[in-house]
Amino acid sequence: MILIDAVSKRFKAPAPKASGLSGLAGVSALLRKREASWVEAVRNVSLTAADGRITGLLGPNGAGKTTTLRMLAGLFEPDHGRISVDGLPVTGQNPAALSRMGILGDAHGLYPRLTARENIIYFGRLQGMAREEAEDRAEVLSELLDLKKVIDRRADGFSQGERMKTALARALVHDPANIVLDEPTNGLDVLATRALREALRVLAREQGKCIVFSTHIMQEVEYLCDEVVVVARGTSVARGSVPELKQQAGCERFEDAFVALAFPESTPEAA
Ligand SMILES: Nc1ncnc2c1ncn2[C@@H]1O[C@H](COP(=O)(O)OP(=O)(O)OP(=O)(O)O)[C@@H](O)[C@H]1O
Repeated sequence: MILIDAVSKRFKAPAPKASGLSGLAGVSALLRKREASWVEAVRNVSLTAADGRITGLLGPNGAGKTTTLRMLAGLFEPDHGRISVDGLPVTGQNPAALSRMGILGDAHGLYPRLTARENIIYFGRLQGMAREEAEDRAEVLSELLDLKKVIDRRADGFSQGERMKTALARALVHDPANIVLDEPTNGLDVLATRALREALRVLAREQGKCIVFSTHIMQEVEYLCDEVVVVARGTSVARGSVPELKQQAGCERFEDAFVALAFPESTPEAA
């Protein structure tokens, strides 16, 4: 189970260049730039993801999804708020919490000279698994993720779909109870997308995994998610199942519901 409670994160933007203005105009230009030198990537995001369920973090570009998932992955600390995995705080890169997650980030970063199998086993060894145990898992995952054709090929030259599946197998090698994926279908064709969806369904429904993934694709959420958290401008603005969100927004189509919830200012009533 994953709990993200009211997290926020801001980043320092690159330092402004000298404006060339002098006197009062220069000072006020500098002050304006100073004010603008922080980016509020995440202002207030909360999410509860239960075991055996697929929870989607749905938001437009720049909404704060990746930043939220990076904090969940322990890559950096939130400025405010708490994150825990199976009751264990992620703060301070707590290894007990981090080892309970399999994380597929936006960069898949495989070792190109290793085969898919070697990539998976190597990661298993890094997770403290015995060689034989990691080898067995590589076999199970190549079946689940339909990797058999490429499992003994070097990752160099893999297609986008093959890279993604290998990276996912690597993230799952230690059989984590919680699975976190950042825009997992990015760049995948329709068949690869369907295969991934099917694998995620098996992992949640049959193996009881807690799955959290981010996306900006409505269809993905409609097909897969038991629970959706809508994020806009760094804030979680609505949560519920797809039918619940449609009801909340008073819309029949999910896309309309999403727009109404994420961009209330753009709805006709707001005009
Ligand atoms: N390290 C950083 N330094 C400065 N600004 C950042 C940094 N990381 C993210 N941001 C900013 O924070 C905001 C949220 O970014 P984030 O990548 O979390 O959004 P996202 O919802 O994942 O977007 P997308 O769907 O486009 O990937 C953006 O405005 C982004 O430019």
